[in-house]
Amino acid sequence: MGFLMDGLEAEDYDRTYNDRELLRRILSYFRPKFGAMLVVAAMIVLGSLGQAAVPLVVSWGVDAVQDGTIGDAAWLLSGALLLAGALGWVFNFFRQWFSARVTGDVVLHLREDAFDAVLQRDLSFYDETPSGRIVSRVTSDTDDFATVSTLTMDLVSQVLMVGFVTVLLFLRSVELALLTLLVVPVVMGLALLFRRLARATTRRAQRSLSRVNANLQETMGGIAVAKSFRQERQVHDEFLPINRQSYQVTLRQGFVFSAIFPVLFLVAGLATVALVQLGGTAVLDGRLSAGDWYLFLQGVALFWFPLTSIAAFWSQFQQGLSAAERVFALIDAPLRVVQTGAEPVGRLAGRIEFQGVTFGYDPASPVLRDFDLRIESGETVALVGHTGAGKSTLSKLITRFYEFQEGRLLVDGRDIRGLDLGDYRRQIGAVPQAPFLFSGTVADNIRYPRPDATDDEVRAAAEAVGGGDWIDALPQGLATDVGEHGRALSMGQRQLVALARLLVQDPAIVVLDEATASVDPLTEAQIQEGLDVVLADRTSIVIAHRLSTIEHVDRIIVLDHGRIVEEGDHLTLLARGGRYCQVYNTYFRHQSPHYRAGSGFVPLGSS
Ligand SMILES: Nc1ncnc2c1ncn2[C@@H]1O[C@H](COP(=O)(O)OP(=O)(O)OP(=O)(O)O)[C@@H](O)[C@H]1O
Repeated sequence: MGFLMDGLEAEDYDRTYNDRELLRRILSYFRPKFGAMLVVAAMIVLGSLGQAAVPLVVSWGVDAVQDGTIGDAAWLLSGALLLAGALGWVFNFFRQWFSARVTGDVVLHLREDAFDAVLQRDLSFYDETPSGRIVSRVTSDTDDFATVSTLTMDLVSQVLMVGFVTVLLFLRSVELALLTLLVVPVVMGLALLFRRLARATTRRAQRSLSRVNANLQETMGGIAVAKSFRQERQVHDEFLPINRQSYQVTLRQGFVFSAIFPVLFLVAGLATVALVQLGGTAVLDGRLSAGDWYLFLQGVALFWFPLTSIAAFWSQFQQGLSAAERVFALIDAPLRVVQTGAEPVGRLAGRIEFQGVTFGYDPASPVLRDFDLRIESGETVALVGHTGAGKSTLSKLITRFYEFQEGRLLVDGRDIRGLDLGDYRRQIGAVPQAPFLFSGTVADNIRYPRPDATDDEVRAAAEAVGGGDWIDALPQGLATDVGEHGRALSMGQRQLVALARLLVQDPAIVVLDEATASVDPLTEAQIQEGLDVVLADRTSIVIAHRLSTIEHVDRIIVLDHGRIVEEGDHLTLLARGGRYCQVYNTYFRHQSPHYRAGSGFVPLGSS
């Protein structure tokens, strides 16, 4: 059991809706389709009448044969049968057609809402939730929800049909009709019992599938790394238990679902036996006509099929409901980054102040405690420090990707929480270590922040970075296709595209995580020139990994365990021989053109 449940816990943002709330929510998606649903309802009523009419007409025929009055009526009855069957088919066709439209439209909107919700999430959400699980909610869960709507329409049609057949049976023999109905509570009781079980196993099956998706997604994302370290075996071994778990959970779900039908058919079979016995005796006694008896036996079949499928329907209905619940939980997941206002931002000067900021990814263990820092407008600041010191954390707070717990973060003297977030983010240019390029051409990617930028503006931005020589090295210049995630370009070229993209955006503040991957000296020089252009006249916070950067910035801030332990310019800090020197010796010294192994250590404690 332990293995079966591993990793199938709910996500943090999952919640349980009560049935009423869930229904209200689902109906809100169906309300705009009211007209089409009326057509479906009318078709359901007419179709069910048509279906119920067939055994009725046959029973008249049987009675007429028994009385010997069939004669010319045979043609009439055959015609009526044909008509009932044909009309039943036509009504059913329109019902299916319209209900497919309704379901399609509802799923379309639900999926759009889920996708919009995904786009709204804070970055913390993506850090915490494997992307495969999110994909699974937007795709397979919305599909499962679609089955609920199709099933609901089937259910309504079947309930109506049961209603018509019940009335018919009562009209023919109250005694036999009551006998038939006696079994209804037994079937319904079983169905309700089953409902609880089905919902739990279904939820587990959905979670296990999204676990498989998440694993696949991660494997695909990191396949190059896995291959280069020859870790295919390990990747395979990781996938096996997850896939097996999904198999086991689905098997268990299948077992639960398949258990219900034999039980229900057994109950139905017993009822039929009783009807054959009692009805047959009644016909022999002359209390019931042969036609009525036929109608009863047909009626039971017509009656039982919907009843058993209504019972089985609960399982799928539950599956759809828990899928809907999962999608709504995604849509309703509260944002962590919450603005207290939406003041228009305009062009920022770019002065940034952290005042007593406390922040922890887990609030119980803060990464920054009572943190103060002031960065002047137009200043270029390099953040350095050992891994885990808090450099990226600072940049995530400035970009407002994460919510801090205490203190204030001011931009141009204004509380960052009171600003219009969209406006603010337009003023921030964030460049990650490995710039992400979207499929399309180089020009498309440079134009990304401002789709209305003209070709000339795009070219000017590209040429401003590193003198533009890099464009000539691309096979089709700016029209070169970058491939998926920019794989057709070298790392250095991707960085140059990212810098040109930043120029098109023209932000007031740049937050740049320098690439650690080394590039050839020519590209390195082009990137350096590009940086000079891009960072000029903007406030820049650079998570520095290159010697040429730290040598030229206005101020270096040395971080350790979320605290500033030293600050100043490169030469002053080197001369001081303190914490900066440790960091320099570890990360930057070897980048010096004069570096030789074992040489060039800056002595510590010389101040
Ligand atoms: N998404 C996250 N969830 C939980 N903890 C995190 C998360 N990101 C970072 N941390 C933790 O916060 C601390 C600071 O991390 P941060 O990424 O800011 O360091 P850094 O100085 O940028 O390191 P590096 O140079 O390795 O990127 C570390 O202890 C890290 O483990």
